[in-house]
Amino acid sequence: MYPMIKIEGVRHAYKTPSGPLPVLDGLELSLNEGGFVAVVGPSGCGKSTLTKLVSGLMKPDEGKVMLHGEVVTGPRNTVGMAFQNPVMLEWRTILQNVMLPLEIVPNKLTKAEREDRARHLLALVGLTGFEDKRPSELSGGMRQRASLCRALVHKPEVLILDEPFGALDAFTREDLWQTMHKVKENEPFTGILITHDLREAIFLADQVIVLSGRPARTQYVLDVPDTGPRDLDHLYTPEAAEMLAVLRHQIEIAQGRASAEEVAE
Ligand SMILES: Nc1ncnc2c1ncn2[C@@H]1O[C@H](COP(=O)(O)OP(=O)(O)OP(=O)(O)O)[C@@H](O)[C@H]1O
Repeated sequence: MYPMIKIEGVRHAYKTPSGPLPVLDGLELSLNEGGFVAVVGPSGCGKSTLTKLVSGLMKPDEGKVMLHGEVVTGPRNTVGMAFQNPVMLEWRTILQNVMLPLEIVPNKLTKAEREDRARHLLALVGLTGFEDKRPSELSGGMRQRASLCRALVHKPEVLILDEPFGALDAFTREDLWQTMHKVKENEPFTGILITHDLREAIFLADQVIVLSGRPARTQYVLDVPDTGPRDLDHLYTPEAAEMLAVLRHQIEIAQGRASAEEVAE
């Protein structure tokens, strides 16, 4: 069986007026269906570029990006995306914003079925009663919940989350982490999460990939043990502290502030 996402030997440089800017240099990733990987690394190392390659918005100079064994050659509507600043259409209600992908991606649902699906997702993230509000009437955390629903409404094969909780306060962020677990239980997806938050990475993902500094390669892979349902208290266990320490060291290496030998000591 093919992995859901497979990235092999990907190299990419942006063309800039001052010459090529190498961004990815030997990226490897393999993720089975239902897996959830978090990608961390120094600022500007190429994390968002990776998401553009997976969604087919860009093609790599070298190497392959495959979904279910099929090489990605162009934009895919089987990928759902949510970003740090969700762009919502102010002239549409929250329900209408969530239904938007179903108007774009071909599907056989009737209008009533589309609406049911959107309402079901909004209920799952705790937004029942806000369906008819406009985006500006919602808090940042609520907009992010709605954006998650919009990213999932067409049942994408892959969900890409590019720092979706980065702009939220700590309490709202932790609330949303718990919502994410609930969503994944009810609406299974294969996910890539880009984040700067190591606690978020180990709380949500089952694998954390550390990218090196630019041009990025896969520097380190941490498997987060499956210990059953996770709650926030998990983040304060000795096992979590150890994982966070390992990841912090790896980030320091990626930033050029520690050597691999120092870490091995
Ligand atoms: N279209 C583009 N043309 C030229 N350079 C680009 C382009 N897009 C991104 N870059 C540059 O490529 C590098 C990697 O960008 P990318 O957005 O993938 O990094 P990132 O790891 O997601 O960054 P951050 O952690 O700050 O969000 C950066 O130096 C960025 O300035």
